[in-house]
Amino acid sequence: MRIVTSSQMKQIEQRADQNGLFYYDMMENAGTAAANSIMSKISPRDKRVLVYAGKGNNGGDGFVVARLLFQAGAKVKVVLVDGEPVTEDAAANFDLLHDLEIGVLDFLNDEPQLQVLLRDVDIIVDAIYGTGFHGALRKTARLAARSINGAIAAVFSLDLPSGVNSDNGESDKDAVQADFTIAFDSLKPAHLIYPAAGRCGAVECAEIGIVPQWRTDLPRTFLHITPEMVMEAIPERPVDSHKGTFGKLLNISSSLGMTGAAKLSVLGAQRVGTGLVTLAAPRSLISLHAASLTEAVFLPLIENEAGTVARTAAVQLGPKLEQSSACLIGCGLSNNDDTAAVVEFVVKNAKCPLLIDADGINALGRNIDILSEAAGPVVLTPHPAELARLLNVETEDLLAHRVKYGRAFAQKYNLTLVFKGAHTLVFAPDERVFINTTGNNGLAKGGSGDLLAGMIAGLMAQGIPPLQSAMCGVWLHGAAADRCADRLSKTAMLPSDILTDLCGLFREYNR
Ligand SMILES: NC(=O)C1=CN([C@@H]2O[C@H](COP(=O)(O)OP(=O)(O)OC[C@H]3O[C@@H](n4cnc5c(N)ncnc54)[C@H](OP(=O)(O)O)[C@@H]3O)[C@@H](O)[C@H]2O)[C@@H](O)CC1
Ligand SMILES: [K+]
Repeated sequence: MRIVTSSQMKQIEQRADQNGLFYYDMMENAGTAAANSIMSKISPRDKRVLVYAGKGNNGGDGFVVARLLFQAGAKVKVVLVDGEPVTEDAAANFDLLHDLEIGVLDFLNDEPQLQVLLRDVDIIVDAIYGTGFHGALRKTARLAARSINGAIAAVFSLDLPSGVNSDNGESDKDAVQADFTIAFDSLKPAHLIYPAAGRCGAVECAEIGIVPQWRTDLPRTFLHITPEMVMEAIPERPVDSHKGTFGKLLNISSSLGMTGAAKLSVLGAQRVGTGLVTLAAPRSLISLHAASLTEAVFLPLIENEAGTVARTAAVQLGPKLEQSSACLIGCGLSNNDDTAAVVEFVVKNAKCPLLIDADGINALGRNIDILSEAAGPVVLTPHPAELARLLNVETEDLLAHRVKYGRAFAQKYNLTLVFKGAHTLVFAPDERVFINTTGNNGLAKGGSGDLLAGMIAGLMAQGIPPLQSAMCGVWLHGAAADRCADRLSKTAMLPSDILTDLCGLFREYNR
């Protein structure tokens, strides 16, 4: 799915206008597409409709919808939230309403009348703000959005729910909560990035007459991860291959009490096709791991009294790092002075791609600047609480501003950041953000992250570049989890169950 920013959308519309698809026509097309979408869901005849309109072009789209629903037999009233329209095309469409029996109310001045109408409304069209919204809702629009959210009606937002930021997915706490959002021409980042994505309801993308040439050369900064992108990055296995063809992963994980995390990360790596996985774990835990991880090999590490890796284990890891095509550190590793020293050693010495997860990330919290001394490319896979600790911000603040924090962090440390959560975001070291929409809340269980870390690391071990590995890993993990939920339910499914569905996915794509 194509994603463009608000400034790119403006550029596209400008090109369209210069090529004879005038702004006025695009507004007519947008309003028509929205009206058709509404009418495909609810028969308009005699339905009571309120169109909340702002003063910009989003409001203009709303006036077109008002006219078309009225002509289709609905009882329509328009509610002006910020006064009369200020743009030429919106004003022209507002004028067209005067000849029709469409009442126009002012949100503040006609409040008593509006209260009565709100008691009995079938459809609300939210045309207050679209891509032009910035900052926070101001007083009147906030009250208007609250009145929409308090009504019992089907809410259709035009282009975007009013109160969300088109480009970074941030949302005012009172932003309109839509049941359906009709996006015009292209998706905007807000349609896929939380919290804004959570305000959209079901999203449809409507054509407004744009020709593909008007947008093909625009840089793609936000990308939706698709199965095609994933399968293109994962090569078919050559006929004359052997285990060496598919890489060697060194997985430094496990500690007393957290052996399951290490096990899942090993299985994740194996199930994405890694040639050989070595689990480097505290030596007293090796026989336990060996009993169930039949296909792995083991590096028994010197351990401390707590049953975690000792700092002296670095001497054992150095030579092994040289022989590995990728390294994973952190799953169930524990977080103490010894493990932190081992993490620091690995960061500074792994020339191969390195994935740092879980306790590896917690260790970085002690001295994040070691990331600047990384010997090779780094991928980080924090969940929100881990990232919040690392950045020293509140989790709530982090989740409200995912793009701002994620992008700055990936750029500052020149790494790939997998910001996990609903619609996981993969931040490239450059500006790009990859958005994943597979997965479900059945993944909200201990072990999911370990499995994902293993999968991404396993792809890296096979020579797939770190950014692509991260992108493929999150998509595969979510897509397999979606199948697993169908099979076993979101409530009962376990991370280890997902491995079976991963097999089905690869089979389907002939990998
Ligand atoms: N371009 C085209 O040809 C086409 C565009 N189309 C449609 O137009 C939409 C974009 O239209 P747009 O650029 O006019 O912006 P829009 O979302 O209506 O809002 C701008 C107004 O809101 C105001 N405002 C902003 N933030 C605010 C705040 N916090 N609190 C209060 N006010 C605030 C802002 O005022 P100001 O910034 O001056 O304060 C300005 O007056 C797009 O999403 C699509 O629906 C389609 O018809 C297809 C053709
Ligand atoms: K809107």
